[in-house]
Amino acid sequence: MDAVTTASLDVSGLAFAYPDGHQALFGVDFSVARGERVALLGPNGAGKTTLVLHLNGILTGGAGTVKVAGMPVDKRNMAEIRRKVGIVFQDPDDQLFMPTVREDVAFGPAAAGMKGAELEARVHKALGLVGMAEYADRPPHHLSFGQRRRVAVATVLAMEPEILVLDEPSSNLDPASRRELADILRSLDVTVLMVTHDLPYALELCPRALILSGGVIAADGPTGDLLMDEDLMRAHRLELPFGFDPASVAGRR
Ligand SMILES: Nc1ncnc2c1ncn2[C@@H]1O[C@H](COP(=O)(O)OP(=O)(O)OP(=O)(O)O)[C@@H](O)[C@H]1O
Repeated sequence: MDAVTTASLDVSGLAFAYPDGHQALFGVDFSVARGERVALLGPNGAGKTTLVLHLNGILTGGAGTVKVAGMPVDKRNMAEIRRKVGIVFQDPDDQLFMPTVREDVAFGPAAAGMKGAELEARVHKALGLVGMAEYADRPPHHLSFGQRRRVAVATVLAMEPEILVLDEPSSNLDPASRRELADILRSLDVTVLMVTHDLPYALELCPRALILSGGVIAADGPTGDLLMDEDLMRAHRLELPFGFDPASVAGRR
């Protein structure tokens, strides 16, 4: 297959039931082109986390396929898949556990065998991308929540992933930190899939959105069009913040 036309992410017929029998995904199909930024929207319990956990093989065993840069997510190539799919979890403290920021960002590449000047350059680059280079020697627990989230993004970027998956990246950020993170995400040359309940943030950052509802993709299209479709929004329990007009943002991204 031509590497230029290979999708970053291709999900086909993905269905999954938890061991207790609860069926969370009922046949999910979508694909994300290299360099796209896509929001994954949907009400509580829609299956968003279940879907994300399939992207790097934390959950497996259901029906259908997930391919990352053309490579199927399965047990044989899990190490490579985990390198290609960088997931930034909602709580940065789930991702930061070393004595210093530098060691946290170095952890993944070092585990993959990188060392010396190459490792140092990789860490410096990742921290630079999120504007945290000067914090390299600080203990993560001395940083603010917003700074820790940026470092968590850097730990993932240090692996130079094919696709960056973010779970609620704007949660608990003050307005300035929220905007700064948006600027960082917009500046990255990477495919982004962003799970969020923050619909203005989705609109600001992602030209395209998917609505996952009841374990199926209920809509896939330009984020502004989806957010302006009142019937669609109501049907999937999605609500815009009071006074927010998506028409005022769509088209001026
Ligand atoms: N470990 C589990 N065992 C059984 N059912 C589960 C498990 N984890 C999630 N579920 C169920 O699967 C469905 C999808 O859950 P999931 O967490 O994927 O939804 P979500 O869209 O991420 O929701 P939220 O927006 O609330 O985070 C829900 O009905 C949930 O109760």
